[in-house]
Amino acid sequence: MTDTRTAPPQPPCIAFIGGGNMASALIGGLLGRGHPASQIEVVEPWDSARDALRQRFGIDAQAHAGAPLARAQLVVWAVKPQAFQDAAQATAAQVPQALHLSVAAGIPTASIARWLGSERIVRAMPNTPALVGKGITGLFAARAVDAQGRALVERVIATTGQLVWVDAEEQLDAVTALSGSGPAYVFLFLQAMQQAGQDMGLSAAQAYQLAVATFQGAAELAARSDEGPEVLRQRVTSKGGTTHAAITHMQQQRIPEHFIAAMRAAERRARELAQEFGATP
Ligand SMILES: NC(=O)c1ccc[n+]([C@@H]2O[C@H](COP(=O)([O-])OP(=O)(O)OC[C@H]3O[C@@H](n4cnc5c(N)ncnc54)[C@H](O)[C@@H]3O)[C@@H](O)[C@H]2O)c1
Ligand code: PRO
Repeated sequence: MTDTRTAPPQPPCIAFIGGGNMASALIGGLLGRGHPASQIEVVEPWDSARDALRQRFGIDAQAHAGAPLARAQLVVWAVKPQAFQDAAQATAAQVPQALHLSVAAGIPTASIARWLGSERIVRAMPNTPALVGKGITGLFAARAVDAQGRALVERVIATTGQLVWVDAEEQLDAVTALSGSGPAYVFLFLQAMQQAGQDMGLSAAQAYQLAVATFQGAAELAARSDEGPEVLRQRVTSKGGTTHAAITHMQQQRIPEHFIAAMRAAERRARELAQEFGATP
């Protein structure tokens, strides 16, 4: 009797160029969803970072781009913007057929296409809550990327949380300023709330627990509510009460306006990164 069973299709091989924070978040997400470690390649020049990948994920990263990359269907560029061009030039010849996914802030698809000699590029702007599966990523696909390519990228990114496609590449600078850098704004607020709590007589641990749970709870309430933040805020704000005192002070100090200006500075910096590290031939 002949065996008519066929082996299930092998998941695609995904190569990571750079094995730091963002690569680790994605690799952790992929492995957690059952993607086999044998279908992941990593290029990471630092010994200590390679050791960390081996210990954490059982993955043997390569120090240099080499022949094993040829089997990659997707190459994830997870290097700092300033390292991208050199990394691309060292790697391009090994991955002529692959789809490319860049998480580097600011570097435009036009520069990446020039460095790699391929137009099949998706840019992503993730954020660090990806490390705990609670990230959100903005995505932009160049015209040469087909539906199958988008679906592959979605499968990878969805392991780290939510995703949002944008239609215009410039919108990724706004995503960077909002959700890419956003966790840092939240951590700054957490520090300030913890400090205020301590100043008012709580222990550091108590104040931090109260602050973190308040962010978690308020964010969850906003996510589940049909009402917008203005209404949710009013519900907390009794007439003549404590919240009113705090919000009035913040408005008098023009904190919302300053906050918006700070985010515009992040957006400007994303554009500058494109000039500084993406403009070279
Ligand atoms: N950390 C964030 O919050 C965040 C959010 C969104 C996007 N990003 C983007 O993700 C990218 C990576 O950031 P990260 O926080 O993971 O940085 P990271 O420093 O943790 O990781 C980058 C890794 O790239 C390696 N590397 C350097 N040169 C290389 C080369 N030529 N070839 C291969 N690997 C090389 C480094 O050794 C390092 O381990 C950046 O471009 C950043 O803009 C970061
Ligand atoms: N971290 C990167 C930066 O600060 C990009 C968004 C978050 O440039």
